[in-house]
Amino acid sequence: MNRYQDSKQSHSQCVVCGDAKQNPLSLQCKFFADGDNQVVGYHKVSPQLQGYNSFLHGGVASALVDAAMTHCLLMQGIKALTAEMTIRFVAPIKVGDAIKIVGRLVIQRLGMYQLEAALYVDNKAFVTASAKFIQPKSGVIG
Ligand SMILES: CCCCCCCC(=O)SCCNC(=O)CCNC(=O)[C@H](O)C(C)(C)COP(=O)(O)OP(=O)(O)OC[C@H]1O[C@@H](n2cnc3c(N)ncnc32)[C@H](O)[C@@H]1OP(=O)(O)O
Repeated sequence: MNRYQDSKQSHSQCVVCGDAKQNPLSLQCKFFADGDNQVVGYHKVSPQLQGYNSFLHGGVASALVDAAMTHCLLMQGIKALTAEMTIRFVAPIKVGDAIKIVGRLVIQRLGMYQLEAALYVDNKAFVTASAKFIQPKSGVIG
């Protein structure tokens, strides 16, 4: 078992990427390594994820980019918490859109990590985000 698979226990009931058996409400997103410092995932927007009629809820979009950045760290064996996130909603994502989710590690220094992520529809960035992750001092993450 590699360190990424090993980390799965820490978020087995995750609302974004958890197993359906462990969390029936999970979006069941899967993320894959794309080079050393990047992950990609895919998700088709279902009507259950609406905010305004026919648009993806911004909070769900935020959860998707947050999860991509978290997986980017988990792939490197790093368990850290989102400390700060800035998000830009460039254009509305619609129900039925197929989203490509990309997360990328930009800088790491002394237990602090700067990451970026984006949601793409038809190769255009509809949501972009940057975030700071921090490894907690104590082992709060299971
Ligand atoms: C994929 C499956 C899982 C998906 C999960 C997705 C990720 C998540 O949702 S995580 C959940 C949401 N995030 C949280 O709950 C985090 C809550 N916050 C915390 O636990 C803490 O504030 C934590 C761990 C971020 C920092 O606490 P702690 O380690 O005690 O750090 P602290 O001593 O306060 O500060 C350390 C340094 O970080 C800096 N720092 C602390 N918080 C922040 C912040 N929010 N922004 C910027 N810098 C910060 C401090 O200024 C300090 O810097 P310096 O060393 O230069 O003085």
